[in-house]
Amino acid sequence: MKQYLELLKDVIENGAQKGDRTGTGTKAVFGRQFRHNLADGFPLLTTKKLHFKSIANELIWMLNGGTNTKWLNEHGVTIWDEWATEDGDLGPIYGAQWTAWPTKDGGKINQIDYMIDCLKNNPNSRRILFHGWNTEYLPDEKMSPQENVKNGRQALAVCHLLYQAFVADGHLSMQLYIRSSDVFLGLPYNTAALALLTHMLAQQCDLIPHEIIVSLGDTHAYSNHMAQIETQLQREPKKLPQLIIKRKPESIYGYNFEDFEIVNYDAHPSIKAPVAI
Ligand SMILES: Nc1nc(=O)c2c([nH]1)NC[C@@H]1CN(c3ccc(C(=O)N[C@@H](CCC(=O)O)C(=O)O)cc3)CN21
Ligand SMILES: O=c1ccn([C@H]2C[C@H](O)[C@@H](COP(=O)(O)O)O2)c(=O)[nH]1
Repeated sequence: MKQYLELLKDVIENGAQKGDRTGTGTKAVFGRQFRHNLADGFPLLTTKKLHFKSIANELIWMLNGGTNTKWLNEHGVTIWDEWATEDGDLGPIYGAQWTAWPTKDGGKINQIDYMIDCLKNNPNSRRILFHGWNTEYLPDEKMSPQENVKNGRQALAVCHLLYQAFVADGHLSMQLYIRSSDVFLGLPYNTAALALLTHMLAQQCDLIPHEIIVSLGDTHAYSNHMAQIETQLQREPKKLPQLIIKRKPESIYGYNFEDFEIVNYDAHPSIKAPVAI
């Protein structure tokens, strides 16, 4: 993942100093893109060890409509705890918009079903996408995540918001638009989750996973991540691991963490960093 290290360098060298909602302060650039061919390995960072269990379980949770941290906690994932109410509620975030987009007559639309149907039956379509930006449920930036949830809003406005698929010659590529990207903590998770989703969709729809493309809006490094980023930039990237999916579940909703195996993951040690809330 040389592209990732180049992006970190770009943000540090070219980023403008910006204040932000969390009060932490960032260096930020706007509008960047990188791509990765999945035939070259699974894009799990090697310049710091990532907790793949958190990444896979978060994706499984979202695909199944999860919006409460209880399920995540039961599966060893704590990355959403700071934003949840005491009941674990995060409001209508990703899982709700992906699988139960509310309609004007009180119904729900499952965008993931639509995606699978299109990939199987109309792969030439230029409309194979799903997205989470539902303005009706956006949080008020001046209120805490928990207050927003109590008002029926999202704890945090969705960041990875638009997923589009492209099929050619039996190969599946996916592009993700991230409006706001925490390059040190969030981006490695979002990139690996996009790759995992591409493998799962490909398996379900009998396609070959091909390229992932990540397009970024506000691409920022938090001021309290600078030393960690320096450490990472001094490390030499290693060979990427591979993903093995051990079973083909009956649907995209049927995956468990145990269905995945990351082999030959040789990474530098993890690097701790505070998350901006
Ligand atoms: N400021 C900020 N950055 C984010 O990346 C982010 C948010 N907020 N809010 C919502 C989610 C939660 N995400 C998170 C939150 C924490 C870690 C984190 O601390 N990761 C540690 C390991 C923790 C673990 O997996 O158990 C790491 O070293 O990567 C990563 C992504 C991504 N999102
Ligand atoms: O999947 C995610 C979720 C969140 N982030 C980061 C991006 C920002 O640093 C914050 C969100 O703050 P906003 O003020 O709403 O932009 O969380 C991420 O990188 N990836």
